[in-house]
Amino acid sequence: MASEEQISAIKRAKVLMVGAGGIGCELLKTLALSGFQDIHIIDMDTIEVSNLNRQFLFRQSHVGQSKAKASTFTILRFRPKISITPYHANVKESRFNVDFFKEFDVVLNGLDNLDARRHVNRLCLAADVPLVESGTTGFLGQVTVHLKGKTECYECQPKPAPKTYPVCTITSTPSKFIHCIVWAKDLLFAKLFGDKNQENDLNVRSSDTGNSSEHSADVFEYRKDEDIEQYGRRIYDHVFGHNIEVALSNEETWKNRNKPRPIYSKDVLPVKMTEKNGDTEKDCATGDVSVMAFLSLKNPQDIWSLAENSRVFLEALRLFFSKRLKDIGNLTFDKDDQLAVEFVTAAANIRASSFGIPLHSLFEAKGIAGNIVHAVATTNAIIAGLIVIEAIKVLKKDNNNYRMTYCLEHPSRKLLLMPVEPYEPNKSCYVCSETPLSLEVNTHHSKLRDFVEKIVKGKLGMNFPVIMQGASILYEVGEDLEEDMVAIYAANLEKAFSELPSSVISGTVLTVEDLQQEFSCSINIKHREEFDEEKEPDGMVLCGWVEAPVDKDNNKPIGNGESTSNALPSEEKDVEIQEMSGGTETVTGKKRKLSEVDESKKQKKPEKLDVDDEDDELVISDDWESLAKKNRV
Ligand SMILES: Nc1ncnc2c1ncn2[C@@H]1O[C@H](COP(=O)(O)OP(=O)(O)OP(=O)(O)O)[C@@H](O)[C@H]1O
Ligand SMILES: [Zn+2]
Repeated sequence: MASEEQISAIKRAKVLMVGAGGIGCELLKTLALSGFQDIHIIDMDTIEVSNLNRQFLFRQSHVGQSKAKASTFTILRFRPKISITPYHANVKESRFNVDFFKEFDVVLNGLDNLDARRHVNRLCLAADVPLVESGTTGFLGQVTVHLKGKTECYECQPKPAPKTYPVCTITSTPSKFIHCIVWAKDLLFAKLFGDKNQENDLNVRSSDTGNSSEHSADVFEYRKDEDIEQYGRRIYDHVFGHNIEVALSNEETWKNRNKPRPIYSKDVLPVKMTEKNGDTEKDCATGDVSVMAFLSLKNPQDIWSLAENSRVFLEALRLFFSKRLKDIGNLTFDKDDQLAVEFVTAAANIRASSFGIPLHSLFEAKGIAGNIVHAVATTNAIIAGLIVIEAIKVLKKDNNNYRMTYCLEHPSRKLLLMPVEPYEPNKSCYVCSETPLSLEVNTHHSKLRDFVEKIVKGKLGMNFPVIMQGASILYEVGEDLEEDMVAIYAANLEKAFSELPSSVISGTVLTVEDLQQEFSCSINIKHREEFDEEKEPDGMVLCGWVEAPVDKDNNKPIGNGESTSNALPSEEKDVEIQEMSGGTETVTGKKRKLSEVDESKKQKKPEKLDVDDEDDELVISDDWESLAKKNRV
């Protein structure tokens, strides 16, 4: 039962929820049932059929509608008197600025990606609004309270980087099915259906053939004198036959490895598919285009033969060109795009077959390609409950009782939940302290553009960066810039560090600010001549972001890096950086103060977890005080 004090804190509160997906739906329901009266929701997505199994505020009839609006509508039907304000929008839009965040007593995250989480973290720090962060992955979950200067911020601990693979493993020497998936998804699919201007290592492979660069650039182009099946077979023979032959010619590579087998389409599918199948158009005229439906491959858990994979490959390519021509050039792999999944599964399997790697079903391939850990609705519900418990403590300013709580897959001592005291801010966090970072870079070769794209946007997660050396601005973005400044900044982007108007060399300190996030950090530049292409593909290395001392074995933080339904770091998920809409009209560059850390509150290690599997009786305790004491750090 809630106390009078809790009830009045709840009734007065204005809360912002970011994300109305797996956790968000549960959270909104729990907030409404707990008596919250003023809730704002930001979510940029629309509802998909695949959301319905766990996002219980949505029904079939909501598919295609805004998540923020549909969830509001459902809740208002049973709590008509409360105020819910939905925003069908990206939280990174400029209207959600520091002043917007300042309106709230607490912000509650139910997000699914690192980029948005970092953004909200910075706005909460700048606005000095408490943030309750959450994540789940299958049976695992985590809720954390972030309070400026009192507890660690979301970025105090480095998040595990998405797993990457050396380029040569992907392009030449795959040994696992995941390598084939990455090749099919990030190279072949991107090359055929994505942005033509993007760099792609398939180019490199093609030009290795010794052909003229003109020829290699043309290989993937659809020629006017061929029909779609001929085109598909040409691509097939090039990537699974010819390129493998070229790779085999480099004997050194195969001294200690099994040699791959070139595969040509005529050996696998001697008969032209259109001759065999007649007119295929009528079979897949409208609706969601799918090869499986057309080829009567019903069970996604079946493993297709090489011939079936080859048919799916050619047919998927044909359908992209005949039914989805307008998408070509703009596509990136999406696990919810059936045709894309079919193409990638087939391509990965044909490559796997060539390299003697076991083939996989579409269901498995989709899981690997889309980095799917199947969501568990009850974990989301538990986590949503914990978010509300922490939010209420925040509203009551119950500073000594905040808990970071883990939901465990293997209950420890019959306890499903493990609450621990939150960590204090990491004094070397570049976000909530003023610790400078350092960047090793070849100042003669690396361009400002690489720095902006790979480091400032890619690693530091900034949206509206300003890069300064002392008082001189080297680069900034914004709608209100004078034309001549835009031209100067565009020219600067193409210059190497040492060629910039105020030359950036070893020892230079750059200041990088994001005006929307009101976040700024200093970067010490250190010149380095050489970089290892495989290990340091950016050609620059950002350092100085020291991990705070956490007992890794006993208390492994869940990454929160990916999805509300996928909080653990997992292989090969690309962090999606959402496009911004709107301008920068709100912004002013203001520095935050150094966080004040309560030195008296020293951190200790959490108790070691014993996994007690013998007795599966579970206790979900609501005695938070005693639980917290048991696990107190
Ligand atoms: N930048 C952002 N701005 C607003 N909402 C966001 C942003 N990034 C993610 N979200 C929202 O966070 C929610 C996360 O929910 P969840 O992890 O359950 O993902 P989902 O897309 O619903 O499901 P799944 O990814 O498993 O198919 C989504 O509804 C998504 O739209
Ligand atoms: Zn921090």
